[in-house]
Amino acid sequence: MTETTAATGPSLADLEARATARRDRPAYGHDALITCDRLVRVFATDGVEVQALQGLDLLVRDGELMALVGASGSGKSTLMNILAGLDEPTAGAARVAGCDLLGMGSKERLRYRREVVGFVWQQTARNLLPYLTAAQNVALPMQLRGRTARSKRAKAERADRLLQMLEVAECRDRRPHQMSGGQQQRVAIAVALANDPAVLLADEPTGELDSHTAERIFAAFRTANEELGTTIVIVTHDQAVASEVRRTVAIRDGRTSTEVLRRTEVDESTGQESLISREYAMLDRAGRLQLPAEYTEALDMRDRVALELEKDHIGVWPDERG
Ligand SMILES: Nc1ncnc2c1ncn2[C@@H]1O[C@H](COP(=O)(O)OP(=O)(O)OP(=O)(O)O)[C@@H](O)[C@H]1O
Repeated sequence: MTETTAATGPSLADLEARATARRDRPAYGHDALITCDRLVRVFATDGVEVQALQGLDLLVRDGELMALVGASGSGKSTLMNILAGLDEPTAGAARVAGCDLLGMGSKERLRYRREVVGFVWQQTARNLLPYLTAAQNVALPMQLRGRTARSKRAKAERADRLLQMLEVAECRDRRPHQMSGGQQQRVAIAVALANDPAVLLADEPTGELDSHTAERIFAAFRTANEELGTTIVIVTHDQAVASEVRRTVAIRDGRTSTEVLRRTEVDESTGQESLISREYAMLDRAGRLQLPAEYTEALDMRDRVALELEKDHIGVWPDERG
């Protein structure tokens, strides 16, 4: 790295200009639908503290369909429970569709859960009421919402349309025990979409299903995303599901660590489509970057590295003095 010495400090005018630029800079995540800003969640049980989230940053744009992956205990469910409005972070900020998840009162929280987010859980039984038919299960959130102009008939029609869109129209008058696990999950997606939420959250929605059924559930999420424009975040262990989406974010030790983006490229000469996927490391706002362990271990990098700024990249070198 080049060594520099500061001969003269910045002038007062420079400092003022810098302060103005900082003040006028848009806030972190100002144009995102979901913003998690240094989220921390600490659980304390029997005097032992567990830091489930350790300053997690995540931005999700309107209309995205993305997957969250990570080892068991990395903090995925903790994050989903916060985004679902079921739990509160210990510190940090979380906003979804303009709602501040930290400052909500109980009434606001209830409205948030009914109107702004929809969720689908892994356990099929948790998603549906056993004594209601599929159509009644889908109509229920609309009835609970109350104060809308939708008539009873309009609600029933919307329920039918959603069941049709998710290819479970034949289950309309069946109760959950008369449906397969896959059908139950597709009805659950219809229930979650009933009030046209801005965001649909799904925690391991295919966890209890075989791979063929899981594929169909995933197709149902894609339909919801494409036809209704709903932003969807799916937590999954299923590599097949994770590789179907354009963006997969990995969580490690309560923080977002890497991200894989996929795009389709068309070869101009042959017209053949190919899927290009690339893995990125997260760079936080303080400029911190986590290098993959396999990279640092391969070059025996520890404690300290040397950096070099090049025209189009930054070089990272082992500390030769070390
Ligand atoms: N209510 C709780 N009380 C105490 N500790 C908790 C609680 N909920 C989660 N934890 C702990 O927080 C950490 C993160 O848990 P979390 O359930 O978010 O992980 P996960 O990534 O969803 O795991 P899995 O894939 O196994 O569901 C774990 O160490 C877990 O034991």
